[in-house]
Amino acid sequence: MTERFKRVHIIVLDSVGVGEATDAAKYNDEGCDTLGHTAAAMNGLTLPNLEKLGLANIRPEQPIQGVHVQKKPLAYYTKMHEVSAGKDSMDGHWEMMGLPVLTPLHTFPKGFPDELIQQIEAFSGRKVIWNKPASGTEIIKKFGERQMKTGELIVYTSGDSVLQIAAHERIIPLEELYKICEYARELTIPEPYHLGRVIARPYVGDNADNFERTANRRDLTLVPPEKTVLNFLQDAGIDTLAIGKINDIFSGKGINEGWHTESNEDGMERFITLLDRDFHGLNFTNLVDFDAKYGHRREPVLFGKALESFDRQLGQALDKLRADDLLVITADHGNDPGFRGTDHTREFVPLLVYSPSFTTGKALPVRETFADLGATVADNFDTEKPKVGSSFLNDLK
Ligand SMILES: O=P(O)(O)O[C@H]1O[C@H](CO)[C@@H](O)[C@H]1O
Ligand SMILES: [Mn+2]
Ligand SMILES: [Mn+2]
Repeated sequence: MTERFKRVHIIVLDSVGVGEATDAAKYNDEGCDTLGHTAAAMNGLTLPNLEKLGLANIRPEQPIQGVHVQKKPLAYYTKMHEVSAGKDSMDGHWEMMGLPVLTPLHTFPKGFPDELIQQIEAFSGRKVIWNKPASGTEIIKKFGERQMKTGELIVYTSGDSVLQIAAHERIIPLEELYKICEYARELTIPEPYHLGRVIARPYVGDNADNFERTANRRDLTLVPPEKTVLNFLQDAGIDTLAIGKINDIFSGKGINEGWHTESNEDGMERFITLLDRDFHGLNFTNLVDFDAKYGHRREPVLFGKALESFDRQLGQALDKLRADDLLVITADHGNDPGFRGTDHTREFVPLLVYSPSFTTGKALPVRETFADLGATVADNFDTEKPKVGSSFLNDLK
């Protein structure tokens, strides 16, 4: 094998954007800044490990309260712009693996057409309620007690291309919910729907005051229409490991082994465990709590605490890295907890690239597409290259 790094570990801090993208206005997202607003809400973030890698160096002109620019950052650093039409997780992750989503997926701000709802009702034998955009935690507060009595399905959407079904686990058993979601997934692949995702949103609890969503969430994503870098690696016999919702986002395509996780902490524990494994290839990890638990909920202080907790576990991971490891820390979009609404925000994402073999880090040019990351991974393992993206492997000295 001719690869430079034997193991590449990508950690996606889901929704941790680093400031508005150049096309933010098109998304009505001018002024968003996930990291900056989170740091301000915390009166400063304590992120010693991200700091020493060079997190603040990515945007010295926009200080991140509490995180300092390093004279000698350990990592290569920059930010990446998205070329995909949407700002959802699917667009972001597919683009990272060389497959930008250039045709916009459809969103349904007024709810889904009656025809689709009727098909779901006929299949499930359950009535559908709501069928409009909503925050997932608010909608179960509003309709959960009613659902416990009637067994109706709570269908909702958001600014993303998603159809979500919230269901109390005791009233609509998980297996049944998954079947209904799979049916809805089949119906919404073709036009006029062409939906990015159908998501099962189970929850538990006795009443509106203590309803809680569970880790049994399932994301049924469109199957990538073309091969991604994950396929190129797999085709070349190189390991592809996935932690968190990566497996769902790629519908399992190109992934040899995947682990669902319960939380960021759980995801990082799995990540750290895998550092002891002698694999050869890519470990692609997504930490979704930033997004699902704090970004959409517009909870900047909890968002900040989650970053600090990640940073502590990152410290343990850094201690285990070997000279021929490459660690990449990035994100898939923004979700500014200090911004209006409850949707994702169109932002640049961070790119920190570190190996213990580096003597020092440095600035990399700003990336025009997330696909540069996939191109770099393909370059490292000398596999087929994605059509989009330029490798920065040779910039890493
Ligand atoms: O409000 P909740 O249910 O967390 O849903 C959010 O999570 C979905 C997937 O990221 C987004 O489309 C948004 O609707
Ligand atoms: Mn995401
Ligand atoms: Mn989200």
